[in-house]
Formats: sequence, structure tokens, C-alpha cells
Amino acid sequence: MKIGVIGGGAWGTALAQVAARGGDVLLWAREPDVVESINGRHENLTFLPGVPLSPDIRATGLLADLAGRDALLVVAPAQHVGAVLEATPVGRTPLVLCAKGIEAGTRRLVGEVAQAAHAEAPIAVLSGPTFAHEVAAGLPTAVTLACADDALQARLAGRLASPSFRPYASADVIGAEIGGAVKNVLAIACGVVEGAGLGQNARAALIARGFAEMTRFGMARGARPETLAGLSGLGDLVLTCSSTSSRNFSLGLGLGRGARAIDLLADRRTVAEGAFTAPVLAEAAAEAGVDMPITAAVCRLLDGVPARAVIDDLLARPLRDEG
Ligand SMILES: NC(=O)C1=CN([C@@H]2O[C@H](COP(=O)(O)OP(=O)(O)OC[C@H]3O[C@@H](n4cnc5c(N)ncnc54)[C@H](O)[C@@H]3O)[C@@H](O)[C@H]2O)C=CC1
Ligand SMILES: O=C(CO)COP(=O)(O)O
Repeated sequence: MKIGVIGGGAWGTALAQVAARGGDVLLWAREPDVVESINGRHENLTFLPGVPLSPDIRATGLLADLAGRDALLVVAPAQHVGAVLEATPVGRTPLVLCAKGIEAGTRRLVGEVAQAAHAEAPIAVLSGPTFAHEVAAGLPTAVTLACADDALQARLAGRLASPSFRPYASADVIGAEIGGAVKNVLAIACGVVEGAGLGQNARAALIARGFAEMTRFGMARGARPETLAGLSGLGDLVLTCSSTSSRNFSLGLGLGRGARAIDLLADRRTVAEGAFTAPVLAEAAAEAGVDMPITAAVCRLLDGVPARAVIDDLLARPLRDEG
């Protein structure tokens, strides 16, 4: 199975490294310096510096070069997946969606964006607790690889698996997507807890109540509870709510220390997906009649409301059942 990768950020590069264990990989990157650095130095100096890459990874700046690949891993940021896929020759080639987010404006999950662009392409979702630098370094990692077609799921899993990269099977594509999209927003909130010095009890409470939020929203959208409690949901939530390696957590850390979102987000080359997902997730939750107070709080922080006021309001909410 010849693999193509769409996106030369940290995660696309790390996944190319995973796929290169089983054969050559062609990676499309938007930035000419990334193409040059991968082909010339076997390193992605811009987005994953310091990790030696397999010589079996070749980079290109032309999406047309991806024609003829047997599967494409889609690793552009969620807000750009639609535009990039529209320009990619896909046909019936399976698309493995690896971005985590919801498209602003349309409120579509990345899988829905992909199906709208290429109705005949089968889709799968790869998601889980996966910091790119650890995966690229070959540290043990497990993911959910969800696909409605069992045979395709098994072929993709077999192609990507190694002793240090374990894809677990699921047929719940929506559930796998929702966990990854929602946890980015909750990771911002966890960073705020840390930045404002609210303590470890508060962080654990936020993870548990955040998971309740993720579950309510996921169930309303048809996700299975066991998927949300698995690698792509709770697993990824725990990872990104515990570490400054998470860009979303780090954004929240800055907000909790009093910085303004507009300043923290200016001029960054790396993506903190939660900042884009939060407002559209809040809209989707309102539409579905789902209460998501932590998501609403993150939206207010991103709108410039000071962290102290947002925290006070969250803690002053009426007492309620835990369920
Ligand atoms: N970095 C990580 O550890 C992980 C990231 N992800 C997800 O993977 C997706 C990609 O993230 P990263 O690879 O980390 O990105 P990154 O933050 O390392 O790099 C930014 C990426 O955005 C791309 N980009 C910027 N403007 C663009 C545009 N107008 N059109 C198309 N692409 C554009 C850049 O080319 C680059 O590939 C995100 O949805 C992220 O949530 C998922 C799992 C782990
Ligand atoms: O999704 C990730 C790990 O699973 C990466 O998290 P950040 O985008 O917050 O860095």
C-alpha cells in the first residue's frame, strides 16, 4: 500500500515516519522550505526540528503528485482540509483523516468535509493521544483507527502498525472525530487552570467535567460512549490536559496567566486547533440543545474576557446532578 501524506506540519511528518517503516511515503507540504528540508536533510526543520527522518520519505509541493497513491493521510489543520482536498486528485482513494477539529461556518466534522469534497472516497479516522515528537521518535503509542469498512480498517491498520504504533479498531468514525475535536477545547481550559494557579484538584475536576461535556455532545451526535471513553476521547483528553507539550494547553496557560488570546495567537506558525473549534463547537452544542459550560467559558476567554471573571462565573453556577 503506497501511502501519501497531505500536510507537512509536525503530525503529518510524524505519521510519514510511521508509514515509512512499511515502504516509501510521499508527503505534500505547503511550504517550499519544508519540502527542501525533508528532501535535502531528512529533517523537518520548521515543524519537527531535531528528529532524523527516514530517507524513504520524499516531499513534494505539488498535490497532483499524490495521484496513484493507495491511501492518503489527511493531516492539514481542520480549517484548511476542505480547500486542500478540493485541489487533490483523490477519486476512490481511501482518506485517513488525522486532523482534529470542526469547520467554522459549516459546523462540519473533518470527515464530513472530506465526503463533501470526494463522495466516492472511503474514509477512516486516526485519532488518539499522540504528541508528534514522541511518535516520530518511536516511543510507544496507541490510537483509534475507525472505519465503517472492516476490511479497509484491517488493511490500513496492518500497513501502519509496528511494535511502537498500535492502531485499535473501531467502526465509530463520528465518535473518534468528536473526541479529538472536543478535547482540544478542554485542553485550553486545563491550561487556564494551571496558569491561574488553581491547583491539581481543579485540574482533575475539569478533566472529569470536561469528559461529561464531551460525552453529552458526542451522544447527541451519535457517537458511541465506549469510543468517547477510549484512546481518541478520554485518552487524548488526559494527555493534552496534563502537558505543556500540548499547544492547546500552552495557549490556556498563557490565558490563565493574564495574556490576551489575540496576542498569544498572533504570528504563530503552529496550530492550536481548540481556538478555532471552540466557537463552532459552542454553536453546534446550542443547536443540539447540549449544555457545555467549559466550552462556553473558553469562548469568552478567546473573546478577551479576563480569566478571573470567567473562572468566577464558572464556579458560581447553580449546583446540579453529576450525570
Ligand atoms: N502535533 C501533534 O502532536 C498532533 C496534531 N494533530 C492534528 O494534526 C493537524 C495538523 O497539525 P500539525 O501537524 O501539528 O500542524 P503544525 O502546527 O505542526 O503546523 C501547521 C500546519 O498548518 C499548515 N497550514 C497553515 N496554513 C495553511 C493553509 N492555509 N492551508 C493548508 N495548510 C496550512 C502548515 O502547512 C503546517 O502543516 C491538526 O488538526 C492537529 O490538531 C493530531 C495529533 C497530534
Ligand atoms: O492532539 C494532540 C495530541 O494527541 C496534540 O495536541 P496539541 O495540538 O494541543 O499540541
